[in-house]
Amino acid sequence: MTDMTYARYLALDDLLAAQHPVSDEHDELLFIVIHQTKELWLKQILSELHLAIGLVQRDALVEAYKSLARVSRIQSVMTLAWEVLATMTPSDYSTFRPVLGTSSGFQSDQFRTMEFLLGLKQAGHLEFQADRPHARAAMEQALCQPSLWDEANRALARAGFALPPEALERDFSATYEPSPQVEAAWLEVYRDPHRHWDLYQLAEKLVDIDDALSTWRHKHVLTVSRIIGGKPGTGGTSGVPYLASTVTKRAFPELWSLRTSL
Ligand code: HEM
Ligand SMILES: N[C@@H](CC(=O)c1ccccc1NC=O)C(=O)O
Repeated sequence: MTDMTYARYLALDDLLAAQHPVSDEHDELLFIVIHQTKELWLKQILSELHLAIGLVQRDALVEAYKSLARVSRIQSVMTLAWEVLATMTPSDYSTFRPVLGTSSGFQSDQFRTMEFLLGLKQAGHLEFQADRPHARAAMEQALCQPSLWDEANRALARAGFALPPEALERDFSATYEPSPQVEAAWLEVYRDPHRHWDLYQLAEKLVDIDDALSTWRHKHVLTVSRIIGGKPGTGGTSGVPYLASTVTKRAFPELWSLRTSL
């Protein structure tokens, strides 16, 4: 048996051989490293979300907190990464932007899978994975299974709260529609946290994740505006106006709307 070494354990030769700038521009390496790092963090986030969904399903809420707290901390690190990218000026970026063609973060299957697992379902995003069957299969699985929000609502129902049947059994691949009854049930939890402490803590962990995702989206649009101004995106959207429209998306909408009534 060969002795384990640092480089073998971390598969460093594979990892460090996977950066292939297409241009000779100095900043292209940074662009690749930032995106690869983000995909690694997304891989970890997906692993935590799968674990947390299973735990919530089994009413092991306290055990789920650890994974959920880890997700929001990883999101904070991803948000901080914008600081590094913002050192790239518009002229630096425009030297190699043409090599990107029509590729875009819009096509990130792990980002969409994260959205799906949280509860932001949009089947249309599967189409970008036509050439990657394994990625498409994982996305499709996440699209069709109950999301973290679906499972949180089911746990709430098992704890005795009255939830409409359509909030518990639905076509999980369809876009989630916020429900006044779901909001009313979580409002009860928030009005008397000490009686429903575990559900209350779960809800606040979910708000942390929604908050961090929106903060990440905000820094994305700000950085994009700083780097490409009003140019359209390589992925075919309007660019900044499109990204700005995503900042108000919420995976757990009722946890935000109920706050008006507290
Ligand atoms: C120079 C840097 C960047 C620019 C100019 C930029 C620009 C854009 C634009 C314009 C879009 C909209 C889709 C399109 O038309 O292309 C987009 C989407 C996206 N980008 Fe970036 N981006 C940059 C860096 C990043 C980085 C570093 C990440 C991840 C860490 C990222 C992740 C994403 C994701 C996940 C989407 C899809 C967002 C959604 O639809 O909600 N981007 N980007
Ligand atoms: N959408 C970006 C291009 C871009 O950012 C990108 C291209 C390839 C791989 C990752 C990317 N990052 C996020 O959108 C642009 O319009 O310049």
